[in-house]
Amino acid sequence: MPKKKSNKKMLFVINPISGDNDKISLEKEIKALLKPHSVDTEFYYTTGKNDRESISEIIDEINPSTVVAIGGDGTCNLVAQTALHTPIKIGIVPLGSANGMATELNLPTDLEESLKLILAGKTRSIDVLRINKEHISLHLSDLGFNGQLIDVYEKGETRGLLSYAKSFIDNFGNAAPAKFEIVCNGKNISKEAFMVVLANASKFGTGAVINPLGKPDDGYFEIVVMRPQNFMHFLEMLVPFYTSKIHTLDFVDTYKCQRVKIKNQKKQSLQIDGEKIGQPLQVDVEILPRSLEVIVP
Ligand SMILES: Nc1ncnc2c1ncn2[C@@H]1O[C@H](COP(=O)(O)OP(=O)(O)OP(=O)(O)O)[C@@H](O)[C@H]1O
Repeated sequence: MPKKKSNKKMLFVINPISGDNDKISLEKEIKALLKPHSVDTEFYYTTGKNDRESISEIIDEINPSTVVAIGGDGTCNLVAQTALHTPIKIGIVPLGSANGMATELNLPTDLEESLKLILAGKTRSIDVLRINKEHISLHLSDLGFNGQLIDVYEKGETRGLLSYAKSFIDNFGNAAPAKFEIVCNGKNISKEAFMVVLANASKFGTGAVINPLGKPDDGYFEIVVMRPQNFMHFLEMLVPFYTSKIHTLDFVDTYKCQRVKIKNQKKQSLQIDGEKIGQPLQVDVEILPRSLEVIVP
């Protein structure tokens, strides 16, 4: 029989390898900062294998009111899988490489500030994307060039934004557009594109706004079809990325949807919230409106 839920029982899920930062003393620091608040704490360190099952087992056993993801977007996604459609509050301490979801939600990066916010416990119910029935996406996922980059980045020996930027420069020359057949809101769209973004959110962790129309709690997501055709187009994107105008460019198409089917004629790399998934020939996406409670400022 599950134990009664306590308001102050928190499970901290720590990814020891995320970002480029040392987390050795983190557990001690968290315990010290939370001591005056009499919070019951439990810690789980991810291994990269069967973490979802292990976290779900701990949740069943201790019934926490809050589960805190300490890591990057992959760790947030992992924790979200265990709390979808439940009243469990998700806290985020952004200690990943890009921290896209934390940037989207304006979360602090400092541990003490993060814990203050988590103790305050104010939540926002956000939408989540269900992809091919087996994955979820909270932030930004895509098919095409970025997925290829993440492939290369994950095979590298270092993490962090600098390593990602290096993968971009090394692979940019090999980027080629592919044909995508998209069915969005019952409409058929056929495009040659460099990448197709499935966007629940608006911006990458770097602050570059890929989807100015995006709000993670509006009951919709956007498909952003990027069709730059030459090097000048890439240069033309730089300023609009940082002035929230990317959707106004002729070679960027944005569609607001609740359900989408994408078929690629050639295999394209799919990445979900920064994690490489594979090269599916078809991607089905649907929105799960307001299915996750995330702690926000
Ligand atoms: N102990 C571990 N050893 C190796 N890999 C791990 C371990 N724990 C988690 N992982 C892997 O870490 C990845 C998730 O990392 P996460 O996204 O949180 O950080 P990041 O990639 O540095 O940040 P961001 O996604 O914000 O760029 C997953 O692929 C997961 O399998």
